[in-house]
Amino acid sequence: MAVEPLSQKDVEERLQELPGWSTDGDRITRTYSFDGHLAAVAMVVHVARIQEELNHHSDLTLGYNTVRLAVNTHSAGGKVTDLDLELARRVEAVAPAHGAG
Ligand SMILES: C[C@H](O)[C@H](O)[C@H]1CNC2=NC(N)=NC(=O)C2=N1
Repeated sequence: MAVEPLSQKDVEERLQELPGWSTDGDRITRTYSFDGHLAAVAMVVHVARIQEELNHHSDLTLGYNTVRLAVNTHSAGGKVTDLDLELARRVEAVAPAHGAG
């Protein structure tokens, strides 16, 4: 998979297929909400596993009942690449099973 930085236009096009995700400077980000704290913690653990599998890691922020991911690709100068979009897709795929909203 390419690790070249994507243009802003390319990022926006790819985000069309990832509702809830948006750009925040040179990162893509989404905040998920949960019924309670333990559900949010379980999501963090699941995301951490995915990140280890992909060897690609977001800034992952746990709140009382929220989990926020913000990610870019350090090795591409801190820009958004397809690796970031792949992480977002993988996280989206498991979010419903955690009751994420
Ligand atoms: C050595 C290791 O492969 C690198 O540091 C990986 C780990 N996780 C990473 N995560 C992110 N977001 N960007 C990277 O460039 C990156 N590189």
